[in-house]
Amino acid sequence: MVLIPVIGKLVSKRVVLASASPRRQEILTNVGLRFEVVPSWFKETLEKSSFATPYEYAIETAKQKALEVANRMHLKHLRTPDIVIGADTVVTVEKQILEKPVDKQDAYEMLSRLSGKEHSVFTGVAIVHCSSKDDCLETEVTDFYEETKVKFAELSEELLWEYIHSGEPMDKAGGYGIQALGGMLVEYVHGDFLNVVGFPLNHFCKKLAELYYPPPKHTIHHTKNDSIPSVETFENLSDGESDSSDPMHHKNANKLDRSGTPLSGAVQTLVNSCSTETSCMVTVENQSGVMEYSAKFPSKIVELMDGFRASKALFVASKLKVFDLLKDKCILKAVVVADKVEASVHGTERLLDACASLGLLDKTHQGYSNTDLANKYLVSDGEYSLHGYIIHSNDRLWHLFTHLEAAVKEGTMQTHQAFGKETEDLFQRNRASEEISIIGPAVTERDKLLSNTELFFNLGKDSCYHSVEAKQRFMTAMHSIAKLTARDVATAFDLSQFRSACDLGGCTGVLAHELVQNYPNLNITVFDLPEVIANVSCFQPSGKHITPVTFTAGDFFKDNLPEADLYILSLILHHWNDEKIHILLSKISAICKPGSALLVAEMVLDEEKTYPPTAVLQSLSMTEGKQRSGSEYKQLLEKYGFTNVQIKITGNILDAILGFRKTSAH
Ligand SMILES: Cc1cn([C@@H]2O[C@H](COP(=O)(O)OP(=O)(O)OP(=O)(O)O)[C@@H](O)[C@H]2O)c(=O)[nH]c1=O
Repeated sequence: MVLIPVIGKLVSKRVVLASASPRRQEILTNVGLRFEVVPSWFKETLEKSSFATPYEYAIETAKQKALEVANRMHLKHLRTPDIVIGADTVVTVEKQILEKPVDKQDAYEMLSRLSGKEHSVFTGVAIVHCSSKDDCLETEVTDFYEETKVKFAELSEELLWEYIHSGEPMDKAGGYGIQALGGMLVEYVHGDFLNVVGFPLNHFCKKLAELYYPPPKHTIHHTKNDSIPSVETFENLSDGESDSSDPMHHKNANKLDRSGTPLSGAVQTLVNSCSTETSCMVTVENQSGVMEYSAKFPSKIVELMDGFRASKALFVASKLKVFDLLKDKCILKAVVVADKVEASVHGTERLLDACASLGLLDKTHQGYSNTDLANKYLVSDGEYSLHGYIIHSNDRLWHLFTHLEAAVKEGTMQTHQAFGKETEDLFQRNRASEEISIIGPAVTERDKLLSNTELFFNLGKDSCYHSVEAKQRFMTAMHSIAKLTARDVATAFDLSQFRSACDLGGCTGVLAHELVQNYPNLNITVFDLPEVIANVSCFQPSGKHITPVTFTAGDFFKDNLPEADLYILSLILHHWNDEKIHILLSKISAICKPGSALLVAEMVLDEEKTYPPTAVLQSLSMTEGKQRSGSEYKQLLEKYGFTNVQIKITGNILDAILGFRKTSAH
């Protein structure tokens, strides 16, 4: 049951809370909202004096927090959320804005100012609706604020310091937490209590109601201005009327026709009355008297039907290195591209047009050029290039997925059907452990390239990966995904307490290098199969200031693991069956000293296991392992003696899970 219908409206949407505040997370979780948490990196440094009122400052900060996350998720991780929520709470007393204290003395000064007086708590909230058009992020911001008045009792010096030493003030605006010990300091509260805690829930629901249920004119008089609309108020609005209940659809409803003329009100009414799930055809006359066909497609389905064509266009353009040709602002005509990639002019032109329609290329009368997206992610030697993974998707996953029907019927991976003769286990382990310290790049023969981390990519057992070329391709694919995810995994938690770490199956060491960047005192070892370790040199970053990472060869199922305070399993657990996981986690658990920890990086499913799609779709490969939800990862780690398990949904492809080894053996 959803008490407030607007919360139900958000169920099908990808909602992100751009806040690290555990209180905000709790308030929204408690009312059944499903969302991801992606803390904002926006620094709260806006010039306070440039705002006429404290609430304008709080609103602007909330907006900047949310927009930073929306942009980051869109740009960096290729996953645009539907809604990003940002909030900022400030305390104001005697025209001064108080935020979180920087230290105990600061907390003392804040609390002394609040002692015996009434002050205001303002929370600014921004609800950012996002959409992606031609790979550009479009946002629509709705913001509001709430004020609550709080009166403090007179605080004695002793009470004040006792409270400060409790540690509670430090991460809270004004230096107190009304929901905990700080509640004892309060004489009265006028207004929304949750607003003081960090999130004005009631006002938020009203705002959503305004956005999602704009009342039909004849019902306006039923709705009291200051109440959350009840279900009855909107009994005539079914969920099917999604166009009228979705703010972004409202925005799109003010569409232009193909000649750029706004559609007339009557036309818009007709267009809006079509559900997204039914298709209808409307014949109308626009303002210039031209007959227009405004067809309402089940666009989601059409997009899915075309999905395979779009993927293949991207794969082929990448394989032909079209994006490499067009890098560095190069503009070429189709005929020149055709010549350089040794393809037909006719075919190349169609491929380039397809790429332009997909937002990968720009087309002008001068020719074709890369979009920013292509320059960043599709040029093969770019820092964040996905070229390696795209080629792997084309050469490997594409074939596997053509056998999806059989895979579903049989419940098994279709490697044999896709690639022919199945061969012996490719994961032949060379037991000999050797240690190599790698400082600068060096090119070595890239042979026998296999990794503990092949899992993400459904490498499995088959002959295709016996070829040197295929192994190189695979390692490049792994490397490119690691480049994209390492920063968010490395910074998901504060790992500064650890002195040594071991990345089990850490492949080319991208995550290890990222960790050293963030924690210069961390000694980190990458532990992977000898065939991998022998070939990591050419993937190492260059430059004077690169801190060395140690690479150790071995098999994590069979060999002794290097000693460390922190063990890392990135993209490992989801691949293996329960038996293998038992071997691995028992080993790690046994070697972990109390207080040491295990960091897992995986795609964490929501509890219904329908989100994120990348993880859910990947499960269709039918590997022997499985994707898990947050509670399943928590249970798994707890089973092997890890406690205080925390999960961070990063907004990137990989999420992070951290568990600490219990003091006593399990
Ligand atoms: C007055 C009061 C505040 N808070 C917390 O103070 C932080 C405000 O800081 P913020 O900058 O708005 O948020 P943040 O914690 O830095 O998170 P983020 O949204 O990531 O900026 C939020 O946590 C609030 O709950 C309480 O928990 N109880 C109270 O009684």
